[in-house]
Amino acid sequence: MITERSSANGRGAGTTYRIHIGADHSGLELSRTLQHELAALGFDVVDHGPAACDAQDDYPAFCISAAESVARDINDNRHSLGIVIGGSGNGEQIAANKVRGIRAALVWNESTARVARQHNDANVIALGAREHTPEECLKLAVLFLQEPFTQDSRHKRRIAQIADYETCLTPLACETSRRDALARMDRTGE
Ligand SMILES: O=C[C@H](O)[C@H](O)[C@H](O)COP(=O)(O)O
Repeated sequence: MITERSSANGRGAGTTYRIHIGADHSGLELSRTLQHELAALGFDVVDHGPAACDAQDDYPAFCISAAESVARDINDNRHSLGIVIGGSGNGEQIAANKVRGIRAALVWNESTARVARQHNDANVIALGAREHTPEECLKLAVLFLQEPFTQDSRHKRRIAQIADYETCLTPLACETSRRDALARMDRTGE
């Protein structure tokens, strides 16, 4: 079973990760494969659709549903991450990033899978089912899910600036936040 302890993410121990997965028609087969494999690895997998393949379906609702559930879980202090899947992963990432509190990263190789957690503390990844084999995608997903955030202050500072902008929606607020963060670091030596 993959737990917080075994995933070594430093945010506690003994809690099974919940993984919310959403896709569209082009990602559905991969979504089903990942759901099966990740459940076998011990993750608590929640499917956000689609339920069946419809070549005319649209990715936003499925991806936003998955991302909203990740955000809700995180607000409830539940350990939760998300995977959104489409042909390229691009639109899916864009849709997920519209949800407040979500940091969705497009993952396309092993390095971007790891760094999405290390530097960005990403809570959702987007995968392009038309860009990789299912085996590659499983590897990328597991790398992401098991990688810890470094907790480095420079990364926390940048993530906080994004969160501030998300809350205030003004570049000025973002700049103010940056200055405040730098001043705070000067004071505390962080
Ligand atoms: O960014 C969007 C995704 O890659 C979609 O999965 C893709 O656009 C779907 O393409 P189509 O409707 O041609 O199957």
